[in-house]
Amino acid sequence: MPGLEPITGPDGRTLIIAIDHGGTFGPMEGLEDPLSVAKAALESGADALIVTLGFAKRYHGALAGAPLIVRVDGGTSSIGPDWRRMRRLFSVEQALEVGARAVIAMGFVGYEGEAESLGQLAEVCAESMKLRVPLVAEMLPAGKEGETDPDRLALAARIGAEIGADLVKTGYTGSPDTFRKTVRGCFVPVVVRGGPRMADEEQVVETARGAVAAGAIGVAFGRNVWQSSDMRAMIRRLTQVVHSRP
Ligand SMILES: O=C(CO)COP(=O)(O)O
Repeated sequence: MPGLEPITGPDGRTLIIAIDHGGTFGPMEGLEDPLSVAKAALESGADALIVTLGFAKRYHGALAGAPLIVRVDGGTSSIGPDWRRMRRLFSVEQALEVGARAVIAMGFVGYEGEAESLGQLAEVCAESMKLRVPLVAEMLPAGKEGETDPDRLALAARIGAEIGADLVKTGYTGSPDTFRKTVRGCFVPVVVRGGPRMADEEQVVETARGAVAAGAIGVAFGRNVWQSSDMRAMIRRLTQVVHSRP
């Protein structure tokens, strides 16, 4: 099993900044220029970046040696019938050609297309095992309630581990007490995703603190970082939270 060292700090914890949104949602506010966001994130202490293959193809030279987690699925848009019906776009080998240190794919749980989604994830897992590349599975349970429901998040995270992920990325329940079930029930490390911009920036930091307190090895945040009032300051704060020992 490949270790997570390429995308974590020496303490095994990780602050991942996600900048792959353009592949589905276009040039979102704050991410119009993903290269400058990538540079700012790395300069401010991020441990890894989630990017599209197209971004890595274009910029991995400019970001020489950066810890890139390359997304290998997609193919849907925010104006299509359902952006969640993603399919596999790239092989793990192609991701390696553009500098990937790890790969990421979605696992949608509880949707009509769940068998396709989880089947694709398993195929990515098989390739990543052969090439010894860590696989991050982004496990998202269905429905609005799926974003925070402890049972649904625990279910989705566990399925990600069972399919062979080396790291599971999933939503947060809202408190360490309710999130512990997800971490304990998932036999591989977990990171928490951020979701849409929160009303209060303190809540962003609190989410990271709670995730780590519940046993997550860190967070993978996008919008709540590059749409915050001061991206670099937010990343520095999150770095401290993720890498400080309780
Ligand atoms: O990681 C993500 C997309 O890959 C999600 O990022 P946010 O939900 O934190 O914006």
